[in-house]
Amino acid sequence: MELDFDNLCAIRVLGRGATGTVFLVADRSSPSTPPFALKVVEKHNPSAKPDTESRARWELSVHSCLLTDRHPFLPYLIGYAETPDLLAWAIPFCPAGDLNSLRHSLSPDRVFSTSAIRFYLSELISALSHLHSIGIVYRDLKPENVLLQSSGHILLTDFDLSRHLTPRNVSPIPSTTFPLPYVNHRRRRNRHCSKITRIFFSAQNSVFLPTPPDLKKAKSARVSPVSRVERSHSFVGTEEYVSPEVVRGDGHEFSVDWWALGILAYEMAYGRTPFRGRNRKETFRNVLTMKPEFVGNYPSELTDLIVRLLAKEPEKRLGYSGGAEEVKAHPFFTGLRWEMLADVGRPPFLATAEEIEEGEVRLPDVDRTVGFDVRDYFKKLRQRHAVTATSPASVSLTEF
Ligand SMILES: Nc1ncnc2c1ncn2[C@@H]1O[C@H](COP(=O)(O)OP(=O)(O)OP(=O)(O)O)[C@@H](O)[C@H]1O
Repeated sequence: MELDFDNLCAIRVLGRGATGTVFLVADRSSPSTPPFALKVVEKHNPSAKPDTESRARWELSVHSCLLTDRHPFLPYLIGYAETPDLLAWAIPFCPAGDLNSLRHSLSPDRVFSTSAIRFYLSELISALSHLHSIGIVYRDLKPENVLLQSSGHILLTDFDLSRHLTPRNVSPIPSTTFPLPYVNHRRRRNRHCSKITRIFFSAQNSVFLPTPPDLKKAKSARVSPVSRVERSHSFVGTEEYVSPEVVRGDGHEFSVDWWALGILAYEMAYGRTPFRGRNRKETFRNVLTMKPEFVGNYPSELTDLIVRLLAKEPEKRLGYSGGAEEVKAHPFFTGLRWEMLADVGRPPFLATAEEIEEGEVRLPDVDRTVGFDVRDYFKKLRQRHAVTATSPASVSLTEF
């Protein structure tokens, strides 16, 4: 649906990234519609990278692609708008922040419980599986890009670094994929199931079931990786999350997302990423050579999952040959009913009442308070640039 800037009333800036500025916006032409997040990219911004507009158009095209086959943990495109200077598109507002801010709010050590890690990883695997199945490698997985809906479920956003690759058929998963030599499977699984039961079972919907032996066998996978001849060679991603093949400048494919998932799992469990050095060079050396260090409950199904996702050679990495189905079949997820993830009524963390209220604010409440025109925002920003010749960061947002 095409949006008309004349009808759009911005409530506040939600965030700024390398590509664009995201606003919380209400549509005057549709007063009953809750406010949404509008990502706006300046097409001719001299201080932005030259490929900003093409990256923005790519991101918009990914959103359009996701419209045909909606996924609960990926954004759906509410609408878009374009002027000679701006390109903008709207996706649902996520009022509860992102996984990074959530982790920082956890005390005392900023780490998630195993059950919460399982919950977020499973939703991410489901989202990545969908992207891979339509030939999109995400390439920018990090907690900041995992937003939280008011329901407590995730929404994976920010596709400007993603890329299209041709999906290929993947190998069936052998039943012996996951020997866990040091773990007492039976005892651990029982404990894990009872923990999960407390967190995720609700009267109407259960995502985890005690697993009958015949269901434990992994199903063969029909989604994911790409032929090795068609790989991306560009260097993308966030330093601490980039995979060894990206650091080496080798081509990369869907398995970079499984590497990043391993980093994210580690960060959620230990409160830091595994390979961070004092500077970029050291971080990259660690990415190439260092083994992840584990403390506390080790080895466990979670540490085994992390080790397998962080295999330095992509060909040996979990998910490389069997795609998302191979990752889903890891014992850390035993008993999880993937098809019911979106039905979980009580995710580990829910939005606060204030956050939910903001997501439900309606016009004319907005007009009476601080609504502003997005086009004016950028016009003022440009005028300020012309006068001060300083960076956008020096312009006070409180003026809008
Ligand atoms: N749907 C949303 N709901 C709430 N906040 C959002 C939403 N989408 C984006 N944001 C906020 O806006 C910020 C910038 O958005 P986004 O990451 O899409 O921009 P970007 O320019 O692509 O950033 P990057 O530099 O990571 O590429 C996010 O960090 C987040 O805080």
